[in-house]
Amino acid sequence: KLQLKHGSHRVGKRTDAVMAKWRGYGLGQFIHWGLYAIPGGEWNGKQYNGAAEWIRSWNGIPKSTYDSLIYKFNPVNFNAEEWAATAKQMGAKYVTITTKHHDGFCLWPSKYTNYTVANSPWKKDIMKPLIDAYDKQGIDVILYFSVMDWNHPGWRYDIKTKEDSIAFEGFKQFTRNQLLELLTLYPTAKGLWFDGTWDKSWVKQAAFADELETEMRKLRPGLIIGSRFRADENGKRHFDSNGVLMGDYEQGWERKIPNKIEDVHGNDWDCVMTVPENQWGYNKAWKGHIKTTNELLEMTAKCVSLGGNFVLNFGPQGDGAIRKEEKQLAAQIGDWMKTNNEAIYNCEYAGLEKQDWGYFTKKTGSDKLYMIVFNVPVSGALKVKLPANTSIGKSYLLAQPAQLLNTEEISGTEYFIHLKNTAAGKPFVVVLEPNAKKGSGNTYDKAKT
Ligand SMILES: COc1ccc([C@H]2[C@H](O)[C@H](O)[C@H](C)N2C)cc1
Repeated sequence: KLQLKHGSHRVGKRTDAVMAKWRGYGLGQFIHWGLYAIPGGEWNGKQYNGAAEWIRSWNGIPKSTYDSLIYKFNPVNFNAEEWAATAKQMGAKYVTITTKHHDGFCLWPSKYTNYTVANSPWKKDIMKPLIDAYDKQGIDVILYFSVMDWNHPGWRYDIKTKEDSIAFEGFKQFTRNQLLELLTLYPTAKGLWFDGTWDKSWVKQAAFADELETEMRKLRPGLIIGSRFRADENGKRHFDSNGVLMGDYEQGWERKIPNKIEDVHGNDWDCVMTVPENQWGYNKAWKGHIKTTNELLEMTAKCVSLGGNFVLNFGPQGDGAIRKEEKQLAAQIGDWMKTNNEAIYNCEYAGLEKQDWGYFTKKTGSDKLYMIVFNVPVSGALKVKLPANTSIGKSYLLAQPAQLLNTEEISGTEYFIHLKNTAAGKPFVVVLEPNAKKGSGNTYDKAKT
């Protein structure tokens, strides 16, 4: 093990109540909103092929022209309560909201830059009404913050000259000021979701970032910060030079989901996901593969079955309204969650062998198991492999608890649960209440091979 001064300061999961609540969220909402929502992936009738929130980096637009979008920011249809109600309807337990994306435009009236809502036609703070509206719905708020800031004169991609170094010192103070400002202005925020921290300039600031993280945690005890904020003194990111996770949870699952429990290395984690293939900010063209409700429900189930949370991204329009396709998804996901959220909220990895029909989750603090079924076998028989000395107490559809399902022991640890109806047409949940077996061995001794 290497002696590290600025590596991870904790091995293993956090054990406090704030993180335990985060661990049980199951489903979250991401909001990407800012000036990029005004062009919406298009400029002078030409479509930008990249992610809409990166349109400033396109050589199809002069940077100063993009930056002048601040004078067009007047979201007359912005309604914080509607956004929070959409998240509530979907069944999200937390929301991550962009306070400042890479373009540097601040959705709060920061006193450390003029490039904020205060100097737009809208004039008013966007963050406060949003945080209040989500708090009122009982949805915890995490603040997204991009360290990389294309608007700030002190930003550098690397520190090569004395001038770079002087400029970046000013940028570091600006970044610290803005983060302390956000934590002070919005004390109910539960965490910070960092982005834009991969460039050498920031990676070289291991000591500064480590001290800043400590300062933020002192200012806001319980604050949740992911693995993407800071690098260790060897430039190692997400995992330090000893392979220990930085921060409180793994943030690397961006538009990808782990396949097996070994992939998560015993850490907390969440997956952030776009509805189109790769659009976070609003893109007028709702093009390419748009994930269906069933796909998104399966991603949610898969994340929870592997001990993580699934965070679905919404990209509100430049006028502040949420596009109808996203509202529809929220309503359809919410419909399913209304009946089945017991298998998602406060659930964890069940430790059972994955079966083809779908995903196991286990209620935290209980032995109750949930089987989230996406692929009904033609036999109608769901195979289950339980730990030794465990049998099935009873099993039933979460939606019809009174109707017990027939279970059949195949061998000491394997069972079939027989469905009465194999034409569900949409994902459903089977509840499995295990029993500790009374010391009996296997019904059929293992074949002597
Ligand atoms: C370098 O490639 C990148 C870098 C950052 C991103 C940003 C997206 O704009 C969005 O904010 C996502 C969460 N983040 C990783 C996407 C691609």
